[in-house]
Amino acid sequence: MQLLDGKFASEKIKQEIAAEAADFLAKSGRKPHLVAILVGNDGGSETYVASKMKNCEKVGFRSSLIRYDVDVTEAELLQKIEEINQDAGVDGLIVQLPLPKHIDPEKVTEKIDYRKDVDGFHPVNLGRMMRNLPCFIPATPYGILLMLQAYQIDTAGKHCVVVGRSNIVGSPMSILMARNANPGNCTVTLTHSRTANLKELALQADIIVAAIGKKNFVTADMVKPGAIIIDVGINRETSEQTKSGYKLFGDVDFENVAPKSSWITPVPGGVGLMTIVGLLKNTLASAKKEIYS
Ligand SMILES: NC(=O)C1=CN([C@@H]2O[C@H](COP(=O)(O)OP(=O)(O)OC[C@H]3O[C@@H](n4cnc5c(N)ncnc54)[C@H](OP(=O)(O)O)[C@@H]3O)[C@@H](O)[C@H]2O)C=CC1
Ligand SMILES: Nc1nc(=O)c2c([nH]1)NC[C@@H]1CN(c3ccc(C(=O)N[C@@H](CCC(=O)O)C(=O)O)cc3)C=[N+]21
Repeated sequence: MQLLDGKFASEKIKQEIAAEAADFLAKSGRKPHLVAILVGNDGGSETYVASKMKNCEKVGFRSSLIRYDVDVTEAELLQKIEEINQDAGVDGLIVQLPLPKHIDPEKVTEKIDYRKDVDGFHPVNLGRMMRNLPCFIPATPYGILLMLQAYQIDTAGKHCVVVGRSNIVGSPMSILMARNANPGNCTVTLTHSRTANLKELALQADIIVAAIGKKNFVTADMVKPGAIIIDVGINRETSEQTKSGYKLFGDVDFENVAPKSSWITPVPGGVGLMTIVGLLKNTLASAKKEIYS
């Protein structure tokens, strides 16, 4: 078993991003600028957004956080998005999910100018991704690709089983792994809660991407010896042993699966850190107008 170390891979890529951001500043007189909108004060969202902002500063980006109370109206939020769309000083805009029930996430996602959609959730970006055209790739799947690249893992011809079909992780991941690209060129099976024979399919996988949101969902009896395990899950449990008051668990029974695997991502310290790198890379590409001019 070898660890796919998100700390190592993300720090290395962030150094490259910082150098490019400095170059961008020297040439344009400004820093790449990411704006995040956070509605309410969900514990997890607070942590992730804070980490995104902190990492922006680290690599020499400007970051702005716009906060709303949980009872903000949909109209007010859409109006703010429109304002940011028009602001030439903003390169990337993300609205942290999940949103309160009275706000339609589809409306919000489609309102964001696709040229600033560094989360890669807008239909234009998803459509372009399907067609293997330049686009913003959703940050978590992008981070996973960057992790595979950092460790020079050859995915061509492998059978990749993705567990979970969410719009932000499982579905885009399945498309990316099947694309004619590197990493990619996999034969992909996308599974979900209605999949009849999940264990049998998982046992055939050379690569498993677990994005379910259930602690210990992927157990050792579901894993072929030598498989590559990508654990996306972030399951938070309160804990008295940690300073933060909580402990994170992935979707994989790490202790028992790790010895059977060839490569495995830890939680924390794996995909989560790479997600932030994916977001930073998209923001830099937006500032440099590498995808849309
Ligand atoms: N590390 C990171 O950067 C990120 C981590 N996450 C974490 O990843 C996990 C997944 O998040 P997200 O993708 O948003 O997931 P969602 O909660 O939106 O979706 C979960 C998926 O898992 C499937 N599922 C649920 N139960 C089962 C089951 N018993 N068997 C098979 N499939 C099942 C669901 O199937 P169905 O569609 O049929 O309901 C659904 O497709 C969460 O823990 C989340 O916190 C998320 C984003 C980023
Ligand atoms: N519009 C939007 N874009 C997102 O990208 C988005 C979102 N909404 N909603 C929620 C998910 C979740 N997500 C994570 C980001 C970083 C870590 C991360 O940094 N994790 C660290 C530890 C974090 C901690 O200690 O709590 C790690 O795994 O090592 C995790 C999860 C982005 N998401």
